[in-house]
Amino acid sequence: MTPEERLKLITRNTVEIVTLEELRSKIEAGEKLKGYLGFEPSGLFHIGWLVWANKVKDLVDAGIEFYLLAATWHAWINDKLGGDMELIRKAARHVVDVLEAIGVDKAKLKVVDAEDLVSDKEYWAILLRVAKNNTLARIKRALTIMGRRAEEAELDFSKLIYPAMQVTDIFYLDLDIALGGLDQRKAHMLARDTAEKLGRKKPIAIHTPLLTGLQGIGRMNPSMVDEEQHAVEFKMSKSKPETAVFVYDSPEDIEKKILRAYCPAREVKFNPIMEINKYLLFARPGFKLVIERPEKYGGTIIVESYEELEKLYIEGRLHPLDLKKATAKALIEMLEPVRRYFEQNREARETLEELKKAAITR
Ligand SMILES: Nc1ncnc2c1ncn2[C@@H]1O[C@H](COP(=O)(O)OP(=O)(O)OP(=O)(O)O)[C@@H](O)[C@H]1O
Ligand SMILES: N[C@@H](Cc1ccc(O)cc1)C(=O)O
Repeated sequence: MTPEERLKLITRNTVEIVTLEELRSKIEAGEKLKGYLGFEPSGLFHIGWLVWANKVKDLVDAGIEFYLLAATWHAWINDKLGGDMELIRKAARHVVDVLEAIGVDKAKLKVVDAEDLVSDKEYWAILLRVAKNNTLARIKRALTIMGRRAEEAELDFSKLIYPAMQVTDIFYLDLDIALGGLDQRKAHMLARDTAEKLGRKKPIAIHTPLLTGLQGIGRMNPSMVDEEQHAVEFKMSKSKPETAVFVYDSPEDIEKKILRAYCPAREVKFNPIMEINKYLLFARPGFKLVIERPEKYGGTIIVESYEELEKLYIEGRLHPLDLKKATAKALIEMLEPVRRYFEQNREARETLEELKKAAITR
């Protein structure tokens, strides 16, 4: 791959790179780069997570040495899975299974557990230096990276340590690239600013878009919803299963969920069905959306690009129900390999069943 091709692969389907110039210069200089993504292993894998999972695949394919951090202690701080560490570890293994199911080369992923980091005393020395160089106000503002508002740390001091841990993870692993959804920006900016103060490597942040939950934004006016409110209240989230399509949902469930989803006519902003098309379906080169309609409603059409779909929808030339039916069909097809993977892998299936049970009983 030429440097230009690598850069194209790394940057496609992202919403923000901080900064592109830094990335370009490292790629052009042929530097060996280390990247990571951290996730809270806390349950089932929804299609919002596929947005970053596809990016992990791109980065691995572009030759980035890639770390996947199972943020087990972070999930524990964030009250996930009732604080049951055994289950949290299982949830971490499950994420690796899904990545394998979508075609990420497992041999090229370096999976690390937060446990491995915190058991080294050097980790805590870095954490104290991070804390020493930041104000309480800045740390509080960063709490949205764990899907919480600042007030939520009032009764639980460990929550205030979380943002400093996330920054410490980046320094401890000595990373060049930090990948995450857009809601992780505050952690990455904190890491970049703190890196300057501590004379450490300043990570390049790569952000992927956040998929809105199936419930949409209700009666809110889309232009009144800011990024932060979207990240905390409206994004698809495994803590709110009714907002999510899970990657191993049956075709019937996928169809039912999509048909029930929020999908206002002519509106594309925060419309989860349009976003599924933009961030997942059309994100794959060569994808075409086949919309089957009776002749009296305009007949079958084949949409070749997301831009074309958006134009049709905004102009009212595509009815939400037709869009939903076509999207459900395409999504069912896209997720077929994942369903097959779980059918064929007993161990992966058993872990999944256990997590499903835990999700229901908690
Ligand atoms: N709806 C979404 N669309 C795209 N990316 C997402 C979405 N939700 C979370 N992410 C990304 O997934 C990674 C892990 O996030 P996180 O563990 O907070 O997921 P979550 O589903 O919101 O979980 P929880 O419901 O437990 O808070 C982060 O990089 C985050 O930006
Ligand atoms: N804050 C991330 C999880 C995470 C934890 C630690 C990290 O180093 C990175 C990411 C989330 O909620 O999804």
